[in-house]
Amino acid sequence: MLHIEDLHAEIGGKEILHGITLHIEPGETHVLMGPNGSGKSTLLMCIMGIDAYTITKGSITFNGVDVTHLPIHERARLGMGIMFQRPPSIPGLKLGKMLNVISPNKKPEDVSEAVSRMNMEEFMGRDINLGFSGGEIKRSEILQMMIQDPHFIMLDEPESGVDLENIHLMGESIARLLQKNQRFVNRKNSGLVITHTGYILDYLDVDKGHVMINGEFKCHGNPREILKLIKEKGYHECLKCAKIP
Ligand SMILES: Nc1ncnc2c1ncn2[C@@H]1O[C@H](COP(=O)(O)OP(=O)(O)OP(=O)(O)O)[C@@H](O)[C@H]1O
Repeated sequence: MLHIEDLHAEIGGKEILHGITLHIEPGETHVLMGPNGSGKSTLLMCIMGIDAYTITKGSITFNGVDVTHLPIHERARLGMGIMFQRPPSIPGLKLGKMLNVISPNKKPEDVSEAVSRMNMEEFMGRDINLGFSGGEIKRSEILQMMIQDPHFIMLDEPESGVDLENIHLMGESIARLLQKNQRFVNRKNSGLVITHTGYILDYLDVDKGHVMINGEFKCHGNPREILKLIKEKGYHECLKCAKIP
């Protein structure tokens, strides 16, 4: 589904990603871990095609289409979706209107069902993210993704700032987006999830983990084993491990 080859990317004239190669097949969910500032969000931004980032080398292929230099709206149309770590407020644009812009042909009952599932009824008439709490922003982001219904789902720290009750709601909703209720062979959707805590892994049947340090992958493997190693011994252990296949 997603094939990234030797990706180099920079922002503000500084190279952040130094040759990332990553393959995610249909139905798979991968987890991205790494210390602060290592380039995890940058990778997601580059996959989604956010303007500020310049890809200087390498390629991104999505479902057979070379998207390396496509604009963000074309990638969204092809089925990519992202939940940002810190999405901006959009004064003047109501959340309810945004849902309509994302998917004008969605059945009203399906929209209502998603809004109700995320407990966002009273936010429909509010400007996007303006005055929303951290957890409300995350719920709003997931709701927008439910309406977009992308095939490739990128989540940047979905559990950060979310209380324990809402982590359950977020986890179950993300699992639905990733079609975790279906057998692997029947799943069409794939995902790439950034997490520091690993709480979200309790809800997702994830397939592979990757550790990024200073813009390079230093370790690939079982996400739970990697997380346990990081919790016990820190990221420097990943440098020693360096299990590059
Ligand atoms: N405009 C910019 N100019 C220069 N450096 C930048 C710019 N934007 C981001 N960076 C740097 O890029 C690096 C990677 O940032 P990124 O947000 O991808 O890290 P991250 O791994 O997602 O971190 P975190 O876990 O803290 O969210 C950081 O050192 C950051 O300061």
